[in-house]
Amino acid sequence: MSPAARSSTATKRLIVLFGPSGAGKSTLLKRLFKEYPNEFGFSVSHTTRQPRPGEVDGREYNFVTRDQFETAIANNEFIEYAQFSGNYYGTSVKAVKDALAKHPRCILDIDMQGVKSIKKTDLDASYVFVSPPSLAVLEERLRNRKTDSEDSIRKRLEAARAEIEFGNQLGSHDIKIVNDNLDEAYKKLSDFIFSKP
Ligand SMILES: Nc1ncnc2c1ncn2[C@@H]1O[C@H](COP(=O)(O)OP(=O)(O)OP(=O)(O)O)[C@@H](O)[C@H]1O
Repeated sequence: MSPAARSSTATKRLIVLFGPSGAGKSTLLKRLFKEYPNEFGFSVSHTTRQPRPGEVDGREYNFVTRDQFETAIANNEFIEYAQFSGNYYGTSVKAVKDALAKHPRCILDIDMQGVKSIKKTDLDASYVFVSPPSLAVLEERLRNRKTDSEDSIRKRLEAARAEIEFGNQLGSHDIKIVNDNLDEAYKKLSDFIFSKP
């Protein structure tokens, strides 16, 4: 990308990281948030699960009823949503806008369906495709991570093909970062994010 194109996209404050499971998105973000603890806002997700002791509505989650959640789905208010253990969880467009209003920058870590739905909203974002060096390396990293069952790894690898194909399309991203060497990938990410004040 030319320096001019790079700086024009980097002025946008919403940064969207996507890429297959195991590409290294969480690893890169963890490092970024550690180095810049006050720079980034987080959108507060909606959930239908009950608050746990100490959780505050609007802080950990926006706690809503099933009816409220399903109405919001019908009104296209979510960038992405899913059900886990019988409860809905989702990221709303409004939650992202609220986070952006309070912080200089906001980062989302989502999948390609989420990317497609953000592109249909009026949110102005910079898209970062985090790619593994190869499918073989991705598989090795998922196995070494030791967080998933064999079945879950197989599903993640199946989904990875479509994520990678989507990410490699020119229009899908502003920058593609191949996460081979972690230090180099991290430098590319932080340079991209901070190339404009
Ligand atoms: N450059 C790298 N070199 C070697 N290992 C890496 C590199 N980047 C990440 N890893 C390791 O690969 C594994 C997958 O990384 P990570 O969990 O950050 O992926 P992810 O994209 O966030 O996945 P998910 O979408 O499932 O949350 C982790 O065990 C991490 O430590």
